[in-house]
Amino acid sequence: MSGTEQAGAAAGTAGLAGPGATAAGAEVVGDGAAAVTVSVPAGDADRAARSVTVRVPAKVNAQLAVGGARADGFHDLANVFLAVSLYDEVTAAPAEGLRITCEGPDAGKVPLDRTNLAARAAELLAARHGISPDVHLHIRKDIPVAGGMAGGSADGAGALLACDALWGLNSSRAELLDICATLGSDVPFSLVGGAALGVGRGERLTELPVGGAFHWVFAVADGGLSTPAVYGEFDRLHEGVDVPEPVASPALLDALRTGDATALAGALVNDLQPAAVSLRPSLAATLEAGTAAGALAALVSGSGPTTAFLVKDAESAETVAAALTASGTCRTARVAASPAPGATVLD
Ligand SMILES: C[C@](O)(CO)[C@H](O)COP(=O)(O)OP(=O)(O)OC[C@H]1O[C@@H](n2ccc(N)nc2=O)[C@H](O)[C@@H]1O
Ligand SMILES: Nc1ncnc2c1ncn2[C@@H]1O[C@H](COP(=O)(O)OP(=O)(O)OP(=O)(O)O)[C@@H](O)[C@H]1O
Repeated sequence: MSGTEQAGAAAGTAGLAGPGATAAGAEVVGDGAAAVTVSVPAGDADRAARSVTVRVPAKVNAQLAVGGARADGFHDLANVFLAVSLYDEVTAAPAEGLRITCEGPDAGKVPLDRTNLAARAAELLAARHGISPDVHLHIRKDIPVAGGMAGGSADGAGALLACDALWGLNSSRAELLDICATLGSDVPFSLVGGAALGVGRGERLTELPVGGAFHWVFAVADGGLSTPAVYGEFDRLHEGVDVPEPVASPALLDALRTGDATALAGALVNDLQPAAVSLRPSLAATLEAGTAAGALAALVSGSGPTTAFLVKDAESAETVAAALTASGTCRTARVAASPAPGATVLD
């Protein structure tokens, strides 16, 4: 992680610039569960010295079954999430007003105003409790931005958990999950981690058993893809088609439960893949390069443009990652394993 450090909002000031977004419409409160750690320097219990750091994983969608467009613009899903071992860290520290900073290779692509999901999380939580969102949120970003790996969602869940601990709110897990769902469809899973089936727009989760570790390579593309644009392209490609109701694949759930990578490879499916490839045709070459290098399966990660390759073990992951990097069909390749824990407070 490099050290591109950006000051939030107006340079040198504490407040956030950006549109509206007081948490007036916030609905819930929540409790932590996952993991938070409050560090108090020795001999100094002063509030200004405390901070809380939360680590949050990226995700890959082992199955993304997409139904037709709903009246509210969303799509019903059968979304089998797997958390993978690429992480952002969000540190919450006392401040006057709300301030966001970010470091990491992709920091320049992260908005530092109220549209940042971490800022929105702090505002929603504070509004719920009738307090001011006074906090400095610092994001150490390692999850590719706009890559279909839920990096912004991870920061939203991480900020929520960190602020809850920093402000001593002790929200229930159900309350936190409710705020997560308000923030975005992927955010509840960022809090929970592991493996889960998401239905509705993906926010209603049932945790899933996983019988072993799965190894992945992620090929990170140049530039991002807009999630609404990919869903819009899905709609365009299905114009006049009666899209079936999305259902979770029993074969895929079985493969997860038994930890069988070969069976999982045969069951991976992403209904958004044709839309992502339609918007970014160069992804076809990346998928081919990973398959040629020995991956068990290749698919677009969520809305893309990151592509995901399931491999048989950690050694194979290194081989496939090197081949993908050498192929010139991606910006970089990252190795990771699943399942990974959800949002966790660090000591
Ligand atoms: C592609 C996935 O990452 C797969 O997990 C998610 O479905 C996207 O989840 P997300 O980024 O949290 O998306 P949200 O912030 O809730 O919604 C952004 C936009 O994506 C589209 N969207 C999202 C989720 C969903 N079930 N149907 C949709 O059509 C809508 O246009 C929505 O306005
Ligand atoms: N904390 C954040 N980190 C990254 N992007 C953020 C953040 N908050 C808001 N955004 C905005 O969200 C957009 C999508 O970023 P993100 O990295 O979450 O995409 P994604 O991984 O494709 O999401 P998903 O997989 O949930 O669809 C960015 O282009 C950026 O404008």
